[in-house]
Amino acid sequence: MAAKIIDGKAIAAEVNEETRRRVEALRAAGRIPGLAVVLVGDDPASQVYVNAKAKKCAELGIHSDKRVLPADATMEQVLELIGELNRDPRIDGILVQSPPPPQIDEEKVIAAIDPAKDVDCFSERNVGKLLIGKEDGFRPCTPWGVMLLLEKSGIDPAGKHAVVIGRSNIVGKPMAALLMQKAKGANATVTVVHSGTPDIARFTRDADILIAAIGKPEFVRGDMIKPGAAVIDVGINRTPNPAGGRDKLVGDVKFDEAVEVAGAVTPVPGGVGPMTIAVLMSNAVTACERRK
Ligand SMILES: NC(=O)C1=CN([C@@H]2O[C@H](COP(=O)(O)OP(=O)(O)OC[C@H]3O[C@@H](n4cnc5c(N)ncnc54)[C@H](OP(=O)(O)O)[C@@H]3O)[C@@H](O)[C@H]2O)C=CC1
Ligand SMILES: Nc1nc(=O)c2c([nH]1)NC[C@@H]1CN(c3ccc(C(=O)N[C@@H](CCC(=O)O)C(=O)O)cc3)C=[N+]21
Repeated sequence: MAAKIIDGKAIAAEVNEETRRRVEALRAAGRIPGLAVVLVGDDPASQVYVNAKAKKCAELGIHSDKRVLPADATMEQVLELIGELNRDPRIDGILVQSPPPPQIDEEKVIAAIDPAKDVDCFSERNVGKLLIGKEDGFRPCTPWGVMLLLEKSGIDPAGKHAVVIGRSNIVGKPMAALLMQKAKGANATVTVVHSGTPDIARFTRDADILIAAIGKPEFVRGDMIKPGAAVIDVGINRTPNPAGGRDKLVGDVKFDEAVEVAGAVTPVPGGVGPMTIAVLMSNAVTACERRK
């Protein structure tokens, strides 16, 4: 029995279509939503994401402003740029690609972003709102993208046991917060496991919904999955292509094995990745709508 493969690209296209309509309405009223993406350094993987975001902006009619600072940029330079973007009326959303080089204090940079422009939902204020369940902040891009994948695949977390592997501020923690929310489309019982958890499989085998966000290629094997479970693979790991050429992308889940056991599974690429960008675009438009 093979699992249903959740098509993240198709679901992201639906979300993007809705976003495109919202952009049209804003443009008809003389407003153009604008997103600034800040990249410090020249990490090739980060460049790929940043370019993908700029391309999607262009497709949807969002003004995009890509700002690249050298790998040896100082904190002063980064904060100066953030200040400029905070004041720029053409810019509704600001994203600083993570992780920055070591001399850059990411926490301080995030704190400098105007919370009304924090479309990543990384700032203390917006993370706080998320935890409280207030909806006037922003939706964390990757975790909200996962919630949409579940909803649009007909998987209701209510009353289910959801297990999140990983506790990062970007993915694991906000993911757990959303799944446990007392709200329609959520209301799961949530377990979070991480590098301090002995015998992770003991928990994952009981998961009706399993979210893998650890950054370890093919960490989740078939025997760690409950038969029929929904398995969402957030991981993006680049591995050298044995045939040469472009690096291969693999997730945190061993896909071939998961497909045999799970009820539904997301592929990498074409799963969570496109949803992250779709939610980011939607957040940028939301920021613009609020500023009207
Ligand atoms: N598809 C998408 O849109 C996105 C994909 N990603 C991908 O998702 C993955 C996770 O990203 P991110 O959360 O930022 O990564 P981080 O490295 O920030 O966090 C990884 C988490 O996994 C835990 N962990 C690491 N190794 C193990 C292990 N062997 N067993 C149990 N837990 C472990 C860590 O534990 P501890 O806290 O103890 O260190 C940490 O909590 C990466 O592959 C990343 O590229 C990320 C963002 C968006
Ligand atoms: N401030 C900040 N915000 C982020 O949202 C953020 C970040 N920093 N740093 C890095 C992670 C990672 N991330 C991805 C986005 C899209 C894909 C994506 O579209 N992936 C495609 C494949 C892309 C490819 O081929 O390389 C897919 O999975 O189908 C992946 C990963 C956002 N992140």
